[in-house]
Amino acid sequence: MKPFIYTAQPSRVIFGNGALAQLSEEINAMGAKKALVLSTPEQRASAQKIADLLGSHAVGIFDRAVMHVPIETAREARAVARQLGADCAVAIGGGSTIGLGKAIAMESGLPILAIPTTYAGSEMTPIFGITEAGIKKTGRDLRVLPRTVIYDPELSQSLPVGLSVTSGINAIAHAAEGLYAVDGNPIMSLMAEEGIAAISRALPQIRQQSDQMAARSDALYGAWLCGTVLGHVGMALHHKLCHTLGGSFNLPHAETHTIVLSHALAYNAKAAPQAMVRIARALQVDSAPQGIYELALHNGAPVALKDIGMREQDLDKACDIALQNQYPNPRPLERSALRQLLQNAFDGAPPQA
Ligand SMILES: NC(=O)c1ccc[n+]([C@@H]2O[C@H](COP(=O)([O-])OP(=O)(O)OC[C@H]3O[C@@H](n4cnc5c(N)ncnc54)[C@H](O)[C@@H]3O)[C@@H](O)[C@H]2O)c1
Ligand SMILES: O=C(O)CCC(=O)CC(=O)O
Repeated sequence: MKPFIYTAQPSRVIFGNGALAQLSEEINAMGAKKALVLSTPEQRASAQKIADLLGSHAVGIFDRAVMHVPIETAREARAVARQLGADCAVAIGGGSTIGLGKAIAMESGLPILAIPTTYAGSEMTPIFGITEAGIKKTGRDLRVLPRTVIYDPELSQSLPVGLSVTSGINAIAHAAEGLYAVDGNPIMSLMAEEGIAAISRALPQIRQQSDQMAARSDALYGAWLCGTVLGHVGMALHHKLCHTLGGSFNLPHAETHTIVLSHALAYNAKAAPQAMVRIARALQVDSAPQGIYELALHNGAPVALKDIGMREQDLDKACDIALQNQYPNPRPLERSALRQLLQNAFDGAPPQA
């Protein structure tokens, strides 16, 4: 076995159907008494439910979370937290809402209790992202790692099927890149393989019947594992491409991950053969890149960047940006191969090694 370093990150996870009932107990355990509840506008009703559960321990609701945490929204939410004297943030929703909680925590150190309702995985990471003047900056800071996470599969039943599939593949992407991470370790690899297996078996069942609790539970369990991998080890080419396409071309987050992943894996396949074996084993297929492509295709997810708002004339620029400030990657980045990768992803072609 190769030498490795593993640093565990402190977060408390409560998992199970009906786990939300433990919310007040968990807020008490954090020593908090004045929670600011965060959500997107679309999930205002869920935020209200959280505030009702907390009773006098909720001091307000901020329901303006949006994707990629614009600095203006972060400033507004920070000001509301200060004015209300909040001593913790409760974020109910996906990566956008949890990201807003992180923006508050970064400045104030307020602890976050996260209640994830998608599979994006932000709740398990010390990664923050803030967008200022059209540029998204990300970084790692343990102050933003949610102190407590309540995973209640019942809350993900309302996640539309399309977003469930793309969000699930977004989670798989964390695990897949974790398997060839430059700072990977055997514990994260175990979690990565188990996470990919749990999500890939859940997605077809969710597509068939979106409120199937066993599948929702499997998917959320997989999201926890994959998010943990994202939080502990560095990501590579796939995440760099998605950050480029999302940050500079405003493409939707989960869909972009879904389309790019098979191509990024094909690019890295020869340089990371052990990772490919483990991804394929988890997916129960022969080829990891093809298996991811088919997981998306057979579950109704988009497979072409041209179908989610990318313009063909921007592919050269995307390639240039992706070559700047490179993330460590098993295979060195070669411009012509990367440009071809982007073309294949744009066209929706099957992945090519
Ligand atoms: N920092 C990190 O570690 C990290 C990790 C992953 C993603 N992210 C960030 O998170 C954002 C994307 O997060 P996301 O993909 O979870 O999407 P999201 O949080 O933007 O949610 C997408 C939409 O789905 C709605 N929604 C969420 N859960 C729902 C449910 N159960 N039922 C009905 N509607 C629901 C939301 O209100 C929103 O309208 C991006 O900005 C991405 O960069 C950060
Ligand atoms: O955009 C961020 O906040 C970082 C997200 C990240 O690295 C995971 C992802 O792209 O899904």
